[in-house]
Amino acid sequence: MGVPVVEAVGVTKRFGATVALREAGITVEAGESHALVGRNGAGKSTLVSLLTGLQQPDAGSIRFAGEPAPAVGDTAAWRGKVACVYQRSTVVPDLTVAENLFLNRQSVNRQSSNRQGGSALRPIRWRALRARAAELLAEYGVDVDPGARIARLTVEQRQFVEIARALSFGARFIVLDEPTAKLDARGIERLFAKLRELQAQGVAFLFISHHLQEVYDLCTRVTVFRDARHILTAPVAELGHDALVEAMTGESGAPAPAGTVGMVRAGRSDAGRGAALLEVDGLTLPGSFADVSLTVCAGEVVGLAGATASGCVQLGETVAGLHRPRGGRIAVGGRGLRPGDIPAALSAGVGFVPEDRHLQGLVANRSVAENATLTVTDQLGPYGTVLPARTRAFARRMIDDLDIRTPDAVTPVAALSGGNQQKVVVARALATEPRVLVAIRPTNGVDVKSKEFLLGRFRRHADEGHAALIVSDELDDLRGCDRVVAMFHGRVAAEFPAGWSDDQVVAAMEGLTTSEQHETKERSAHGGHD
Ligand SMILES: Nc1ncnc2c1ncn2[C@@H]1O[C@H](COP(=O)(O)OP(=O)(O)OP(=O)(O)O)[C@@H](O)[C@H]1O
Repeated sequence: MGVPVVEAVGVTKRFGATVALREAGITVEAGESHALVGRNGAGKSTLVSLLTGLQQPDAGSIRFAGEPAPAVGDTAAWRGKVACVYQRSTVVPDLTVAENLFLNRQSVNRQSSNRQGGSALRPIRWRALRARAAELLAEYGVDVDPGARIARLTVEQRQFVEIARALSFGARFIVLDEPTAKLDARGIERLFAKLRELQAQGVAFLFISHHLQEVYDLCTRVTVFRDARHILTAPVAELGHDALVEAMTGESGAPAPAGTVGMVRAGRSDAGRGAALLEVDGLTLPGSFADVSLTVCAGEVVGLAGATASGCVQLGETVAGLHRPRGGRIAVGGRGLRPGDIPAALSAGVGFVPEDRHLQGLVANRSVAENATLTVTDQLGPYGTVLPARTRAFARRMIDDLDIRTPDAVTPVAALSGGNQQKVVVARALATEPRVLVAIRPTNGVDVKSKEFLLGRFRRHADEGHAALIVSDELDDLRGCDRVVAMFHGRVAAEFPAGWSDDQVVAAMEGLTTSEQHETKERSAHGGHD
């Protein structure tokens, strides 16, 4: 192998009393897709912040192609070495693709697009800018209109624009931090195809994901971090799933592999179901879904599956009062719910885990305790007061209950790792002991072990006599459900009792089957799964 594109050696990083990285390191070769995995809080994002020049290590060294890393703050120099595509956009949503591609490059007349420069006073020539953007996108095979506003692009298109932007600055090393979190199955396929193509051209990737199957599908080598330390680096082909999970957790006896085909749950029989706690009847939200009906009973965990355009996320949000439907009815515990009213949904007993914890979930500079108890302030003191001691005690119970890794209850949530922030959002939704929990992609960013834990927690919630609706396109989230309702293009496409196979649910999410077809299949394959 030649000189690595990036090499971090003996890197240590502390945040106050927390040691986020302890003499850790990684080496990525040209044209390699290198996975970085580890449990929530293992130090992955911290390494990324050091490799992208956002923060400086307390000790250790970072080199790019054998050269020492640029000084922290020399943005232009870092841009030529590395870029990171985050789950959240780093491009400006109100600007066009072309404007974003050339942001901070004042002139497009210059020969080299790799350097920032030119006179700041030189007027921007829009037509030239758009033409140059079209050229650049074509160079990297990105099929996006340069005149389109970023806000109108899909997550996938936005990521392609960010990758093209990074490459145009000369970077040949790109960090992808959970890039598939907001993509559906087809989006992931297209992203991986593009990454493989770029990899063949010598571009190297550091790929961070909690979906271990993706690591096997895309990457050549994998590095495992645990508790701030480097544990191992190995070719993925030489490390089986159990060994990988064992390295991540430090425990032998790994959980069942994610993506296990045919894994089934016994399922709750109709006879064992309690009263209907959530009833959705003929619900319509123009542009998202139409005439959707479904019921979730006490004691049940129901999965609502669908790809990005299926409307399933909007349906969950409508139940939680985020959208006002045009027609139909929602009832909780037999009582009609006032549409489009978040406080009304909350007081009727709907607990909600939103899709985006950053936008809808957390107050970043407030403590874990304050965030986790936002929904239950009425229980924290007399006459509308909030007693800090009671807040902390309540929060401590939730921290234990959901296994949230935090130094203490008063730590700001911004100081928690992404997966642990997600657990705070779930804790907050469960704090009210809601009759109906609506959770949208609730295991987003959560590590394999914690995923099992959260899903088990939802089951316990149902077992305590409540109902849960899990909105997700991830089969791992759906496997433990009593029933799965699949949506396609705004309508219910099929419903599956426990015992479904991955292929059936995936086909229904892709619009390849209808309920009738499914029932026919069920009849012909009667007894095949139970
Ligand atoms: N700005 C910060 N202030 C204080 N502590 C921090 C800060 N950033 C990270 N930490 C701590 O450093 C440790 C490592 O966090 P990091 O975000 O790197 O984990 P991670 O492996 O990326 O986790 P996840 O999979 O949940 O995203 C955690 O204990 C976290 O709480």
